Amino acid sequence: MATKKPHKLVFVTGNSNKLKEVQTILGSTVNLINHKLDLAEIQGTTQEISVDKCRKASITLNGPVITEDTCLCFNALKGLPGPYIKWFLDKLGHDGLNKLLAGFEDKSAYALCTFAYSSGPDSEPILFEGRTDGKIVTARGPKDFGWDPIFQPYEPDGNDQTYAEMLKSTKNAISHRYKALKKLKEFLDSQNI
Ligand SMILES: O=c1nc[nH]c2c1ncn2[C@H]1C[C@H](O)[C@@H](COP(=O)(O)OP(=O)(O)OP(=O)(O)O)O1
Ligand SMILES: [Mg+2]
Repeated sequence: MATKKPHKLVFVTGNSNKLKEVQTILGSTVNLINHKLDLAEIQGTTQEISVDKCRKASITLNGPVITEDTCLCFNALKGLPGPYIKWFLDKLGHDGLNKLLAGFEDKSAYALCTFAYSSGPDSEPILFEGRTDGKIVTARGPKDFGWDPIFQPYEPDGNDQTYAEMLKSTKNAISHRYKALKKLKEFLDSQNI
């Protein structure tokens, strides 16, 4: 039997850390091609933002694409900053994000990753979500990727490390991104894409 050709997938993102993780998680089963586009992101629910971002990418490149949107949601703040975490992180930093929760006992939070796949400019993007629960802590570990130093996931069982302190392989086995990507991969395989 002929071996299956690796999927060719265009991943539109301007974030090189995301790209690295996606490449590592997918491994050699997928031939990932990156396009860096600075797509304007609308306001709305995570789902609305994800669909809109993917549609814009697909129209711009006139072909099939995947995009990804990441939220960091504080339960005490009813899910905010959520999809707006990028701007909150830029302005407030790790310390400021911790201070947002100073008045609350509940420090729990979740990381939510939404991949969107569109087969072309005229088709409706399909979403794949992954969620990892944890809590917001004072920054610990390397500061090379976003809010990783202040998010301590509840997984693996009994974990006491932030995403930043973990081995990359540990993060990539339990992360919001891994869980969403697993669903996307299953879909692509089932469709022979
Ligand atoms: O695993 C992660 N660990 C820590 N931080 C993370 C992670 N994943 C995204 N992030 C940061 C990047 C950005 O500050 C915000 C999401 O915003 P988001 O719009 O999805 O990402 P982006 O604008 O950097 O790249 P893109 O071109 O794909 O939209 O959270
Ligand atoms: Mg973005």
